[in-house]
Amino acid sequence: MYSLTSSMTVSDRPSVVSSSKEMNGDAANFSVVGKKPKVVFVLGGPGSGKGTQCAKIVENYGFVHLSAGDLLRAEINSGSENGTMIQNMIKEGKIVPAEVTVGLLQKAMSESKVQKFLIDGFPRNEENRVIFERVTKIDPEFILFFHCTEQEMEKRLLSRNQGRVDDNIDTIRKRFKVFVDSSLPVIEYYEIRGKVRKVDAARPIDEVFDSIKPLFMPFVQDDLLTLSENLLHAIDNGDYTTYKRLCDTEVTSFVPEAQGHLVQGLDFQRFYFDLVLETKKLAVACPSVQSIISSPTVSVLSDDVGLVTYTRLQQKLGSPSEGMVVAYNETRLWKRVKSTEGEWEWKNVHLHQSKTPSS
Ligand SMILES: Nc1ncnc2c1ncn2[C@@H]1O[C@H](COP(=O)(O)OP(=O)(O)O)[C@@H](O)[C@H]1O
Ligand SMILES: Nc1ccn([C@@H]2O[C@H](COP(=O)(O)OP(=O)(O)O)[C@@H](O)[C@H]2O)c(=O)n1
Repeated sequence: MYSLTSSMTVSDRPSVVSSSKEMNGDAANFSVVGKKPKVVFVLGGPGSGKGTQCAKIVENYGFVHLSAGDLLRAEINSGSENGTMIQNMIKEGKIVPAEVTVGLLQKAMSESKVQKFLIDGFPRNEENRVIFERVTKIDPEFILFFHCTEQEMEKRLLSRNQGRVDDNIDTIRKRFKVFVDSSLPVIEYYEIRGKVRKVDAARPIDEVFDSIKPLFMPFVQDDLLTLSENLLHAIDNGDYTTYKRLCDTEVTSFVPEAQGHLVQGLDFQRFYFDLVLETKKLAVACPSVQSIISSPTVSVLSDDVGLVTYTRLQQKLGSPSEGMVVAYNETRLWKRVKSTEGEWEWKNVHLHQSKTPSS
């Protein structure tokens, strides 16, 4: 590991500031918090594989899975006053009144730190759609529609073996009819608005998943940009805990102050975080610093690697002259790794930084 030290012109170093953007230190770095909720509705006939694919999307893209059916079944098991009514509706394959389902969805969404939701099995009819829209004012990003033949869906449901009261041939047939009569019109509503992404769900599980991956690339790009912003805020705020969480322990960097040397590991940057702490203890005034990202591009190179390039405009109030801005061109390479808890996390593995010619 390098322990090169140099002048304080480093820009991957912390400075004391009060930043307006609060960061949540508890959330895993995969989970981007504090943003406007993003919703993808997942629709398709019973047994088309919605739940199966949702589990894969959650694992790979950090979404929160809200299955309307699961929430209703949990409501029955909780002994709520609506329990018997819901149980009877499900047994008959009928659609539960929207006030109940939307209420459960809204509660689950408000309790979640992560604001990217896959809402599975919803909206199942026009009433579901209208009430959700009215209550939440959320417009879905798109509708993921799993298309599959009834013959294939029936075969899958009869061998699902989850002990569900509605996975018997009579109720299955009723659910198919409800899907055609009530759910297809909702899909048509969104189709007219260009929101439906139709997937051939009759193929093997992994093939289906491969075909939906490209739909989630914009979310990955958005996450990588937000993580880069979070990293800069951590630096500006002298927040080493967040900085460390977002970086790989073996992160490499080419930064101007290392004078052409490749720096490896966190020790080099740690030095500056410690220095700021010292400065704070000595009650010496630190210049206020704030970085913003300008002209970003995000390239997702594979499932596990992404590249973010941007110009970082660093405002330094009070040092050396009021309102001075320094600009750096930065490239950050992000790699997705599994944590010891088995969760996917993006880590910054390389930084390339140079001062812009005008700085
Ligand atoms: N592409 C697939 N090929 C074969 N079986 C599948 C596929 N997708 C899901 N299954 C199986 O079919 C059953 C129904 O899938 P599930 O995801 O529960 O459907 P849904 O949520 O749409 O009702 C499950 O037992 C699941 O393991
Ligand atoms: N939006 C919803 C979703 C499910 N449900 C009820 O829950 C049942 C099971 O839905 P689900 O989404 O868990 O399962 P599948 O029918 O897709 O296999 C439905 O048949 C409805 O009775 C509902 O009333 N409203």
